[in-house]
Amino acid sequence: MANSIYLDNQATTPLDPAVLEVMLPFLTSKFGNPHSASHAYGWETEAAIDVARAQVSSLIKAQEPNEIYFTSGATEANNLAIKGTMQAYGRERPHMVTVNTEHKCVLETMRYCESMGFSLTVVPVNAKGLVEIDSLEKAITNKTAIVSVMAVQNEIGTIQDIKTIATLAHSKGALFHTDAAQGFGKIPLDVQDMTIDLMSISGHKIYGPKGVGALYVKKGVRLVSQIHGGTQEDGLRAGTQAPALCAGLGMAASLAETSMITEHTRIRHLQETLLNALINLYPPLVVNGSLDERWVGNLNISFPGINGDRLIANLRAIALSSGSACSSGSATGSFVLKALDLPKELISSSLRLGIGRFTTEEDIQIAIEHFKSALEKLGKL
Ligand SMILES: Cc1ncc(COP(=O)(O)O)c(C=O)c1O
Repeated sequence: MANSIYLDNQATTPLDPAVLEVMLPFLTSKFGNPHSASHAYGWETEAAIDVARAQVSSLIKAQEPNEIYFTSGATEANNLAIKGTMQAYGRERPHMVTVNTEHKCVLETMRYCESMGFSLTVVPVNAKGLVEIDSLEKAITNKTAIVSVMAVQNEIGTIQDIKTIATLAHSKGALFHTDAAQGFGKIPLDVQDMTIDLMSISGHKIYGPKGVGALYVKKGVRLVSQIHGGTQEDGLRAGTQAPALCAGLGMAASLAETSMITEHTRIRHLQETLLNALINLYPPLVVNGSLDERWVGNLNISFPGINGDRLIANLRAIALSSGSACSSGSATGSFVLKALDLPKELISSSLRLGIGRFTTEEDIQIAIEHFKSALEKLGKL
């Protein structure tokens, strides 16, 4: 939208022009079904999907590209990982473990499995938004089939200690799954080094298209398919593959791989500039969640003493997310911030600012000016 500064990169990201470029031929002339094995129309789209699988595989350092299964997004990948695991292993191991700040598509999928007769332990996070290893250790038993802990939290940006948690899950014989929708392409996620068994990713959080994602499934892990039909994706996910979307996700992964380190430094600088300026304007400001263990593109902040709705009403020129309602979809406030045990006042005055690849220094300066005039209007400067 014209004249609006986009700081909602956790909700979704704009498509990178280089991603659009690789997608376009598959929306026009290269329209073949990748499963049409008898002619060139099929071969060229099949080849594009192979390239995309290799690009995603390279970013997460999978052992083989065929450990990547394309889905419609991270929601579907999470469903496949959790339901697929419980249907494959749940008879011997009927228990699941997750954390109370997971995305709804993990929590609700686990609750669905619970309604089907499996048992669930939801471990709380501490005040910084991090899960305590001791609490997890107590929760995981020799009946646990899957431990699911997200890599980067979508509202507060906190990064969990995935390698330690995966090792803990394995020590009790459980599989480890991570919802990496917000971490994939932003922080290094090496599935072999971190011993991840299952990892969900999404295209539209990394400047790729919406409607595509993938599940990494470590070789040897058995999953029961959730979409039945043809033999696409090695029989694990039926349905004609979407060459344009897969090619877009592959290119997005490739761009993220080459720019990850420089982008981290650049975005960290923008985050610090914005945070320092906002603290100068309003010293009581509080950062929600650990500032150290955090994806640098995320700032979840509260303005104690200010009515959150009034602040947002005065910040319409910035596309941001309100931690008090929109991001949680609940009128009673974010369940994630509640999980951190924050006082009501901090929850109701919280905002999430998401800095991304296309955020410029100028955008940050303009955003600071908007905050300044909003605080002035509210008589807080
Ligand atoms: C942590 C997390 N998991 C899962 C999802 C769902 O991803 P998708 O939109 O690809 O289904 C999101 C998107 O908001 C997310 O932030």
